[in-house]
Amino acid sequence: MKIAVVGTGYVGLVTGTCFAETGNTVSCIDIDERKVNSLKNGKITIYEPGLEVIFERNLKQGRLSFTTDLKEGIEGAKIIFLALPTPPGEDGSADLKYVLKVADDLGPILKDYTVIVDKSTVPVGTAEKVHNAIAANAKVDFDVVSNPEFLREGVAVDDFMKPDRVVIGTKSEKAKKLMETLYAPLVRQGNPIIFMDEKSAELTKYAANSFLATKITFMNEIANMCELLGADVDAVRKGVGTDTRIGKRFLFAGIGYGGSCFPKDVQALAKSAEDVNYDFTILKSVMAVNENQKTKLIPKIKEYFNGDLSGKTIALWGLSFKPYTDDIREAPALYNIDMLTEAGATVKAYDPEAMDNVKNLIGDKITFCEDAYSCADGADALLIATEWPVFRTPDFEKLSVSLNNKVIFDGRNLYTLDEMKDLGFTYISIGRQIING
Ligand SMILES: NC(=O)c1ccc[n+]([C@@H]2O[C@H](COP(=O)([O-])OP(=O)(O)OC[C@H]3O[C@@H](n4cnc5c(N)ncnc54)[C@H](O)[C@@H]3O)[C@@H](O)[C@H]2O)c1
Ligand SMILES: O=c1ccn([C@@H]2O[C@H](COP(=O)(O)OP(=O)(O)O[C@H]3O[C@H](CO)[C@@H](O)[C@H](O)[C@H]3O)[C@@H](O)[C@H]2O)c(=O)[nH]1
Repeated sequence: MKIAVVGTGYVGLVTGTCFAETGNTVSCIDIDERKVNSLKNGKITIYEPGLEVIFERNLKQGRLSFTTDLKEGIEGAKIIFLALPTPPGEDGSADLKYVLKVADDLGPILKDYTVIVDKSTVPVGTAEKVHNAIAANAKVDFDVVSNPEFLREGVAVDDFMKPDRVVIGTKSEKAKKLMETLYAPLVRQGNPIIFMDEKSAELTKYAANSFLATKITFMNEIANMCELLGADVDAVRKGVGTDTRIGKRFLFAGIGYGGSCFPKDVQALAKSAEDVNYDFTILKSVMAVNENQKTKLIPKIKEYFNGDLSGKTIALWGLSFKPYTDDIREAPALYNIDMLTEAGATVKAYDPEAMDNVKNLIGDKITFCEDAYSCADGADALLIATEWPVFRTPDFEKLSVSLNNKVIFDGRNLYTLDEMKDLGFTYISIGRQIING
């Protein structure tokens, strides 16, 4: 089947590449000429494990193509995916200008019956708005379907190719059949396609992200209680996570959730609630707790240095919002950089993938290092913001020699308290006892 994907950012590129891999002909359209040229020339524009190899294969075999021309791109496509940005507007609601602009543009150029799919995360009622925008100028029959995307960055290919479930919101039998055919290779292993109406599908996406953000935040609050009561959040996590009603995943306490989705989607759902005069109290707390959690270690760093960070150098391990991605959108590391530099500290940082993105954003506000040890070299303390595997089992002897003080502030609880005690480090982590070296 020929399909088109409008928007070749994170979701668009993964969607297009994976559907090409299952044998479809996929045309990807983006207004960013630089991105399109790079992709046309075989140079992938995001770092995502496992994506490059299938991108190259499908590009070479002619199943994947890129263009900036919407009309050319959608020619012959039976299904058109909209994988466009929905950033927060000034009031926190999802800004639909990108989605509705493309909907406006599509109306006059549709030639045959087409299914238009909202893959972007969009508020309840958007499918109807997209429908109306297209209908204003369309001369052919079409359906608008909501098909939210649940992929996680860093494991996006697996999440896409082996989805826990596919949610499809439509009341049209014709659209349902086409979507079923397209997704058949991905749901063969028994993971279901769940059909529902458009509004419920749109809300499912916000409910899933907000629930996960709440789950993490709840554990961050438990961690804060652990610190006050002398308990250990990792033990508590194991204790509660083994209850299958709760589950083991997304219970890791740390310096807050970040990324391009949780912060903006929780905010957008809270705004949707406000719009219908519903007081969604939990979400407001989740946002407030996460805001504090991101820089939770800063007062502790200040306290260690008797309240004065001027002239101090802090080594920062990890810049991306989570491991296996170069994405720095809403990364807790960035908030820590701001607070440390405002307090007069110098920051040296190392990240396996995200340094270029941070350099482009903040220039020479901090120093970028070649590796984890040169980053620690001559620093007065180490702060860990992202749990990249390379930080999990460092050479502690080397680290002791590199750092001016044997002190680690760990925002991701990478090390056991026993090993830190044995090694003689001062170790301050999240929701656990402080080890004084
Ligand atoms: N990133 C994720 O992990 C993820 C996962 C699930 C859902 N989502 C949702 O998917 C949507 C897209 O997210 P993303 O991270 O891929 O965004 P992105 O910003 O990485 O990519 C969006 C792309 O759309 C392009 N674009 C903008 N206007 C256009 C137009 N008129 N025509 C063609 N292209 C246009 C931009 O140039 C950009 O390349 C958002 O709603 C997001 O919430 C994201
Ligand atoms: O136990 C945990 C799990 C995650 N996080 C943090 O939560 C954030 C988000 O992590 P994750 O969900 O793995 O990354 P995303 O790629 O942002 O994926 C989320 O957002 C996507 C965009 O909507 C959805 O498609 C995915 O299903 C949803 O998991 C990151 O900052 C993590 O560090 C924790 O602090 N503790």
